[in-house]
Amino acid sequence: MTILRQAIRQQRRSLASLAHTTPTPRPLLLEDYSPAEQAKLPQFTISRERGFLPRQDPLVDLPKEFAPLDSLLKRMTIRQPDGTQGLLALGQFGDAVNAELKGAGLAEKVDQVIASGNQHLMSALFRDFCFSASAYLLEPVDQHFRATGQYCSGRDVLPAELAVPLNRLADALGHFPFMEYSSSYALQNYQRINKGNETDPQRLGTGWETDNLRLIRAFEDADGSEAGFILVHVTMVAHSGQVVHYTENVLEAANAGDRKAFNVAMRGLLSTYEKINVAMDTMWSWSRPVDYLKFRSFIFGTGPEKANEMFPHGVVYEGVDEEPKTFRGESGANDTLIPMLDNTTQTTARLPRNELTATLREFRAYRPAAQRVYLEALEHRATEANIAEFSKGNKESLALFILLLDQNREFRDRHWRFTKQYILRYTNFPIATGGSPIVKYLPNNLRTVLNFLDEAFTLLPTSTGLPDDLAIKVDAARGRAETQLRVLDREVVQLEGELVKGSHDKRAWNKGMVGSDGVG
Ligand code: HEM
Repeated sequence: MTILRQAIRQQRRSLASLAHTTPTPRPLLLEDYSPAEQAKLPQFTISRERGFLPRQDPLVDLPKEFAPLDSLLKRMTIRQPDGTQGLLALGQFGDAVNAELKGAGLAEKVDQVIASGNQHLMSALFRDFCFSASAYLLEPVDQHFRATGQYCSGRDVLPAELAVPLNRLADALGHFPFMEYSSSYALQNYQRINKGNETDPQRLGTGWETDNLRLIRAFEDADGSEAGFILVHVTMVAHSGQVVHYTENVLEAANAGDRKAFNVAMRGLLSTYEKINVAMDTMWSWSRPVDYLKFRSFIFGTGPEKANEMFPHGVVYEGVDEEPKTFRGESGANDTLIPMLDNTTQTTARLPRNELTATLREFRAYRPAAQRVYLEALEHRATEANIAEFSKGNKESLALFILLLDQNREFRDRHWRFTKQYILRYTNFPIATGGSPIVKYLPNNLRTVLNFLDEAFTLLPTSTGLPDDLAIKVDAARGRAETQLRVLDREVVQLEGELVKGSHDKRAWNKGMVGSDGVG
């Protein structure tokens, strides 16, 4: 068992045993281990420096034993670097897997890597088997979508050449055996071109601008909108070390009743989320809305069970299990920046008790183990420290708390605009890649934040007495939540109506097709 797995088990046990006592312990971070131990830890071990990014930049080149896999992944992208069409464009990827991976002995080679404990390579292999599995299962869906503008069923058997090594790596790393946001599609899939001087502390943490990043694997085009879509996420998550750092300081200061330190930490957290939102806004230029559906087919999941008609009977992992498996697809919903903010500001506790919130909870399982444990502990720790109540004890603290809620609003509001412009404008397929009901899930959460913000503002009727910089921001944010709530409710009614109108597509789907308005 790896050191981190032991630590996670230990931490889970102590979280459970401390359910009725306080305080919940802080989960261990990378820096709590000695350098010798760190080398054996999973890539996704959280630190104050790199936050939720892997502790090393992902491995780009696989060793030559994995050349057959590497070759397939390089040849598969729809648009090849030389302008020709790749295997996925021609609908030849599935056949190529069956022809080229048989007898390549990849499962045995993967076993050797796992036995060596080389975390860097195991993580790269997991990414690459995930890409191959999704390409294999979803190739027919994408082919059909390109031809008709409608989705169809995917392949429901994953051949042993992919299923067995993928499953073994997933077990060794503590992931589901399916493409995930952190461990494969986004955070394990970038190269930093100029890393600066990594031994100079002043230069650590540089080089995360989107134009300094390149993609390692892609489905559609490693240089176009797919790259922009992924790399903007990476640029945003590059701020997560600061999120962890300031969140820890916020908790520590609240527990110690140290108002001055609390306000300093809350300011740090606020300015970090402001930077994250600024980076998010660059999505519009890095990834064109009109291109999104050209790669989206491949990031769908095989679940949720029964609700995802692309895989009505799940997928059998040949050589692993005869029982079909289902997994939610790749989604930013598995990113940890917003759940961190939800937990720190105790917004999670305000989500309504309904199926949509149950989905949000389920999403929290689809991330590396260290992030699962950290998020769960944070929810307890912020409640025990009662960050919301502590913030009410001082006008500046309250203003900072409100402005953090406003950053959450800004993120979710922009995100809702993304969803309308990149997805709903082009398709009425009712579930998102993560498997949530698309016009219900995101508004459920945005509405909760808007209501909380609206309510919090009643405690701060004027900005008088606040430092000027905070007063300006508070005044700008005041009233915005109420207006956005009205607009959101109107939009949701309209969009739900449009989905009902499009329900003839649902009948088509029963024959093997789903609705879309014809983008291909
Ligand atoms: C073109 C850009 C984007 C589109 C079209 C998009 C689409 C979506 C959709 C449809 C969902 C619903 C969940 C599901 O997949 O079932 C979702 C959830 C989510 N996405 Fe994105 N996303 C985009 C960019 C981003 C970025 C840049 C981030 C940054 C980390 C992000 C983070 C999230 C989060 C945190 C959720 C869960 C939201 C919540 O709990 O309220 N997304 N996304």
